[in-house]
Amino acid sequence: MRILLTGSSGQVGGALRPLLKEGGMVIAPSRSAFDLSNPETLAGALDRFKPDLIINPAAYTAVDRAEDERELAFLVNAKAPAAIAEWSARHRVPLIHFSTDYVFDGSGDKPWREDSPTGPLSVYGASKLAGDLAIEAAGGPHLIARTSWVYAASGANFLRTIARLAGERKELRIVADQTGAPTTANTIADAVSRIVLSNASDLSALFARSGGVVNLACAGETSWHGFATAIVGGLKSRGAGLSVETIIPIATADFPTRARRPGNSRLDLSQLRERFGLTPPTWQDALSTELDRLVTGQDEQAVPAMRA
Ligand SMILES: NC(=O)C1=CN([C@@H]2O[C@H](COP(=O)(O)OP(=O)(O)OC[C@H]3O[C@@H](n4cnc5c(N)ncnc54)[C@H](OP(=O)(O)O)[C@@H]3O)[C@@H](O)[C@H]2O)C=CC1
Ligand SMILES: Cc1cn([C@H]2C[C@H](O)[C@@H](COP(=O)(O)OP(=O)(O)O[C@H]3O[C@@H](C)C(=O)[C@@H](O)[C@H]3O)O2)c(=O)[nH]c1=O
Ligand SMILES: [Mg+2]
Repeated sequence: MRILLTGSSGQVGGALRPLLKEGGMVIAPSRSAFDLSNPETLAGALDRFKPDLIINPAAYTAVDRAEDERELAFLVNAKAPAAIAEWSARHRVPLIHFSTDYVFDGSGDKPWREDSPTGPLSVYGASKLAGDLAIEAAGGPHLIARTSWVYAASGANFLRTIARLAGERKELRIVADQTGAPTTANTIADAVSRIVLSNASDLSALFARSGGVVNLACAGETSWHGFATAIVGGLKSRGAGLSVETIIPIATADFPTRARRPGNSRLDLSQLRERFGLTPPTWQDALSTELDRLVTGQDEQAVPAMRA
């Protein structure tokens, strides 16, 4: 099988790349060879790559910057996925794509289901939702894994920001009224590679039956404050010398940002179990695995405990 993987320099793409090798030849073009900001070039590139499966974790993920770069965010997150999905539908080549909790308006306190009403608060969220809808409209065989609060031992993410700030400051102020599930890129890659490798002979049939959107995140919930507290505790218990003494819970209103973020980012994971038989690790277990990798600077993939 020829697997086209975008975004391999990113968190999810980087975690997926080594796991997919078992499934065949992984084609992982650089941004210049497959540029999502030029959607009209993608069909030609796909004709040349001739993939049997497309996995598209590449995205414009700078949430605040997107407020000022609306056009670019929509090119990368909506127009490019639309072009890829049209090619995928035309050639009946299955497509795996990724979505976000930021498609929701964050109201209430119930976990969002795959078919819950969307209502993005930010340009990033709106651009991702437009991508999801374009893929559905193209009508090809697809799976959209909707995840939340992604991080890894490397890359640009909240774990690395907090690790850095905790080394520089005595006090951190972190929002405590946004609730969701921090999810490691490895957890996502583990689940996606299990789905791909155990159904490699007919992913199109699987996606015709069980495709569409599926929520895929770590189990449990916390706030960004809870997550930061667990990161700092985990680093200290692993012997890291940190300056931080207090982590103060604050309200969203006391941490002004360019983009609005959802208060309720909980995702209901029951469909992941029912349709794919997968039970993700708790966010605490996945964090512990990832902190071990961060502290040891280990390059090898530590696969979290996804129970199939
Ligand atoms: N990060 C998060 O917290 C969350 C992410 N998601 C979704 O999960 C998916 C994976 O995200 P994640 O791995 O964290 O993303 P990252 O920000 O870690 O990586 C993004 C990747 O996309 C690539 N990319 C960006 N712009 C282009 C472009 N114009 N052409 C080609 N490639 C491009 C980047 O390449 P380069 O290195 O060249 O910049 C990079 O490889 C995305 O769909 C995202 O929306 C969902 C929920 C939470
Ligand atoms: C650094 C920092 C952040 N915060 C807050 C701001 C924000 O509400 C929250 C998280 O900040 P970040 O900028 O890391 O989060 P953000 O970039 O919004 O993360 C999002 O990225 C996109 C791509 C997604 O799809 C989402 O699921 C989500 O992971 O923490 C503090 O309260 N104090 C701080 O010192
Ligand atoms: Mg961010």
